[in-house]
Amino acid sequence: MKQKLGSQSLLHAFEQGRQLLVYQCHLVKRDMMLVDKVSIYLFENSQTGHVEAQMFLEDIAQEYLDSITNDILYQKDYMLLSVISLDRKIANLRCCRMKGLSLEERKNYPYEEITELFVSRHIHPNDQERFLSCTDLDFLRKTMEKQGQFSFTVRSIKNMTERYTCYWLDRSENMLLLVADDMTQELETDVLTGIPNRAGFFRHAEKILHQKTGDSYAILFFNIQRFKAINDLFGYDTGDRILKKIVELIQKSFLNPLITARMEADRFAALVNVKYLNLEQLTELLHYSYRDGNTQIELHERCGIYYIPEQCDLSVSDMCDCAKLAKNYISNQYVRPYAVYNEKMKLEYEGNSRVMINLEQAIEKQEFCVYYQPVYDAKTEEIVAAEALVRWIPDNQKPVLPGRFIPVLEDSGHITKLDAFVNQTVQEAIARRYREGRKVVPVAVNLSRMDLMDDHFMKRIWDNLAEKKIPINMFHYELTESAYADISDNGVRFLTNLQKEGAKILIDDFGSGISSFSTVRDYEFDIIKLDMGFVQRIGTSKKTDHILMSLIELAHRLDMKVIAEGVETKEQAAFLKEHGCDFFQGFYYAKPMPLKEFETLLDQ
Ligand SMILES: Nc1nc2c(ncn2[C@@H]2O[C@H](COP(=O)(O)OP(=O)(O)OP(=O)(O)O)[C@@H](O)[C@H]2O)c(=O)[nH]1
Repeated sequence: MKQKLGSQSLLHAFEQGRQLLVYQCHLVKRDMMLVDKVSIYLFENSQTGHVEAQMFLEDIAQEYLDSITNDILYQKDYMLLSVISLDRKIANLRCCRMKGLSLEERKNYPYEEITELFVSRHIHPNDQERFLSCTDLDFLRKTMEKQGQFSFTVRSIKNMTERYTCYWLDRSENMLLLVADDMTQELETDVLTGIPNRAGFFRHAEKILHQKTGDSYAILFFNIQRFKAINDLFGYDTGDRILKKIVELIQKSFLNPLITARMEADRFAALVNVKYLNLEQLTELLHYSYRDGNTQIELHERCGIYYIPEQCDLSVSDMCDCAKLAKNYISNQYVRPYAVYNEKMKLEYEGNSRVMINLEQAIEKQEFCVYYQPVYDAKTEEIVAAEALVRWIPDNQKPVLPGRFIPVLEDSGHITKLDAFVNQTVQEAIARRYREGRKVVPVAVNLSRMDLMDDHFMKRIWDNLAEKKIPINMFHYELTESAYADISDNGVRFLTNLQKEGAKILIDDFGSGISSFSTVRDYEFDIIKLDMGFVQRIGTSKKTDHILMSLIELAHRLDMKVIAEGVETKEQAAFLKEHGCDFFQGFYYAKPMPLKEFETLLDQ
């Protein structure tokens, strides 16, 4: 500074034609930092012919601090800085870098006017009401008095998430500082892996697909198998490291993903250019031996693929759902750990969803009905029992096979409602015939594992029994061995009490599972139903025939009767009869039929 004010340099400047020199000078006086603006006017004294200088000092400390503060705030990428006077209801804009809002900085605006302007030009229609209520001055005053600081987030018309935060600037003057920053990046990033999360994926992918480059793209949806078990066995930290490793593997792979995102927990999505999608290499990518110290963990992933058609109206979110749906169709993850989405999957899924959503309605509208398949005595060939089988015939549509909707209802836990309906329908039918003095036979109702976890359901069955509207021996209940897999004490007690009262318990599909023998060892049954797989192989090999004979003998030794299911031919019936099977059920004798037909048969 001294140098600049020296006579030599001033003369030099004058000779260069400059008449006004302006400098900024920092001074410290009595611990006060002063910033002065130094203005020097240079002119020639007409009387003496000397070059003279006049110096003016102006204190610009406030202005200087303002600009520095602004610089710092700008660096933090604030989009808006405004000083608000709650009492005067004005907003003074210090900075506003929001698209579509050309507002003057350092200008006072009537508060309500400016919030209205924001709402109409900048805030997403869905969030406008929230913006107005959060910026209402009375609300702000109350909230700030209570909390001292207040933040809220809203979306802009460009779908960016913005956070608005109020601080006290001067509490005694009721002045607030309002700042807004763009939270989009933060909210669209997965904290653990640093890659986009679901929201980030959707936005970035929409943007890429919108560009219409002429290339073909696909969305891949990945899921690590048994990740819960990995967490349980090796701990969450290891789990976290595995998640990061999987991201790295996908990102650095032959797939060259345009975006990789963590959708939730152990599920990832990637948008890839189809030219890089090699299914053989994909199979390799989906298996990885992860080393953590001395431990080696075999990681298996499944992957659903959705090839995006050229003309596609689906949102990226829907496309991800398609890829995810395809993933659920992988039948053997070790041989082919990926599946490509097709329309059939969608139709099936919609069918399944329809059952779940419309279950109650469907029961009410009598779309579900109970069919009866008679069971015949092997010796007398008379109908001695039946099995209740549910059928679903949606409004004006083809019947849906039980295999399509029962597993869905089992998975979702809704099967209990359907079982309750079947049970009640059967009881009513038997009770009616019983009252009318007509022949009645026991009709077995299927129970699923979910039923044995539902105290309310079990109580209903128990109450039915106690009402004694039909003889106790008419109550037959069928269970598969899987129902016993994680049966509760309550469930076991319920079945034992049913048996004590005189109801019969049947084990279904006997011999088809891996724990049939331990199930009959550990629990009591009255009747076993031989799996139709055995019956249909009768005569095809000695081995099967011997197994069948042994199963019948075993059942008798354990005081159980045997029903052979799936009897379709005369030869099968003859073989079973010869080897002591007690009862037959199958197409050879009768198919499942509506109640009316079944009653006609019974009445004959
Ligand atoms: N380590 C770790 N685990 C997480 C995180 N987020 C979710 N999880 C766990 O991820 C697991 C996901 O469970 P599931 O969806 O049942 O997955 P899974 O065990 O792989 O089941 P399948 O896919 O059917 O084989 C749960 O145990 C979550 O607690 C995370 O950030 N870190």
